[in-house]
Amino acid sequence: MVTVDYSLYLVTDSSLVPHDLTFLGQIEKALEGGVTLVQLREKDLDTGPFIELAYKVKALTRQFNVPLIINDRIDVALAIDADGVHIGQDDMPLTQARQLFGNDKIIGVSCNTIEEAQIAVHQGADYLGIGAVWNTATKKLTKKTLGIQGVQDILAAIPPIPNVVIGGIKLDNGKELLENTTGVSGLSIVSGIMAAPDAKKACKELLSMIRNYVVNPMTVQNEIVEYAIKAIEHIKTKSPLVHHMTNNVVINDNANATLAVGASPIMSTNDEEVNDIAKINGSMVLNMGTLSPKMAETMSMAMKSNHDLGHPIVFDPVGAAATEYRRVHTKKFLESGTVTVLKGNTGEILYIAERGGKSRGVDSVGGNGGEENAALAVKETAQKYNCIVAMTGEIDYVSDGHRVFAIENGDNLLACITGSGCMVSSIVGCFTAVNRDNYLYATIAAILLVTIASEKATKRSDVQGPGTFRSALIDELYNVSNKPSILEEYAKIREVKL
Ligand SMILES: Cc1ncc(COP(=O)(O)OP(=O)(O)O)c(N)n1
Ligand SMILES: Cc1ncsc1CCOP(=O)(O)O
Repeated sequence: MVTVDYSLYLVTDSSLVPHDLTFLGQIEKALEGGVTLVQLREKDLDTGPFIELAYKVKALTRQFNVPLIINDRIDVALAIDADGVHIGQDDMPLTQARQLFGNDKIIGVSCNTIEEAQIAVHQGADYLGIGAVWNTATKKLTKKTLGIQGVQDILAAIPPIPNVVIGGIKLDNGKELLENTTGVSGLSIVSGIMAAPDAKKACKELLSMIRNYVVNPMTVQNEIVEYAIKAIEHIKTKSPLVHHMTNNVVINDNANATLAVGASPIMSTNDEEVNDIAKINGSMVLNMGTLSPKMAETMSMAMKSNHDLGHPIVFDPVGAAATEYRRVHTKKFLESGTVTVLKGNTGEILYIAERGGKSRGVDSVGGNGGEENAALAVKETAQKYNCIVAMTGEIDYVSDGHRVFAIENGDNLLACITGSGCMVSSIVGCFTAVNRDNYLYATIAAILLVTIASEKATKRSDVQGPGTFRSALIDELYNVSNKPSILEEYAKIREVKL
């Protein structure tokens, strides 16, 4: 699904357009003024004319690269391949709409109460339309208006989710709303734009006010992608040594992945050369997958010598919860205070965060307990151990203890080969070795590279299943590293607001 900027969401109403202007002209002006999302809301059109109009609006929104949402009518949305549909409480149930529309499309749901919002979140809405906040002549309201406090009460009762507020919003009260709430993603406006004599000017004014309170998610994504592209170039030009002490299941793949991105692996577990390697090292990757007492001792030595020399240390607590031995060592390594990046799967990080992680052997079992639980797990653990924490899973979460990012890239085949998580740790090692100014972004960049390489690998005609995927993944790490601008096209990163 595309990353959506909900900041200024135009909901159309052809009946409100001033008589000297046209409906499509008004939408075009609004797009020129910067609306970030458009909903075609036609209450009285028959299906045929609705579809015809929708195609015309879609042609306009495409020119501005703005997603188009269809109000109420999933059939119309499907017919014109719109980006999403908006449904109210009396429309088709969300679960059915999702079945028809699929996971890649945007589904928004109107909510007027905490309970409606909680149900919509639970059922997987992509965004909420919260309202009406104030009275409006545009729609005959059948439910109470929320006021600013009502909006805040709903937002406080649900996990972070994209949302827009609607109903009677103009420039001044919109500002008051954004000043007095936290967690609003954008404002949804009908008459304030559709009836404006100069829709472009109206939108410009609205957007410049909104930008003081709401960050465009694309800005954040672009900033990180830009960092990632430069970070990849640094790896290739500096070719850092990345010392791995990893498990004997993945050692060859990790070494090849490290080479594929332009770094240089050394896979030694010999305690007699740890200190010498540290002197020429770029970063240290410690992976607990097949830990033995001897290796644990050598890892502790390596942590100390690399830490003393200021090298980043990436720790992968494989199977952290699985046995007493692993639990004790996970704690010991983390409490050494030397870890720069803790990278684990969902079960491992949730266990460390005491937020319900489960492992079967070294595999993560069960979900992440929802986005809020996942985001808090990485954030709190990062604060506790003063490091970056990355939790890989269906969605990857990364935090430095202040900000939390979600990365929604990656192909399902990653879960079908052994060591894909370990490979992420290796690549985090490569990135942090030569991108020491921002370990948070360097970690996100590494995850982005592996997950996007996985998406590209799956699409190849020579990939028939996990075996061919495994070697294609290494090919694509190499290919994407050689053409990092590909990240701009594929990256799906967003900041999670808690
Ligand atoms: C963004 C957004 N929020 C709320 C609504 C209202 O939807 P609904 O409750 O289905 O009412 P109608 O728009 O169908 O009259 C919306 N359309 N968009
Ligand atoms: C569609 C809708 N749903 C709740 S209020 C509303 C209309 C908002 O229109 P306006 O922005 O003109 O007040």
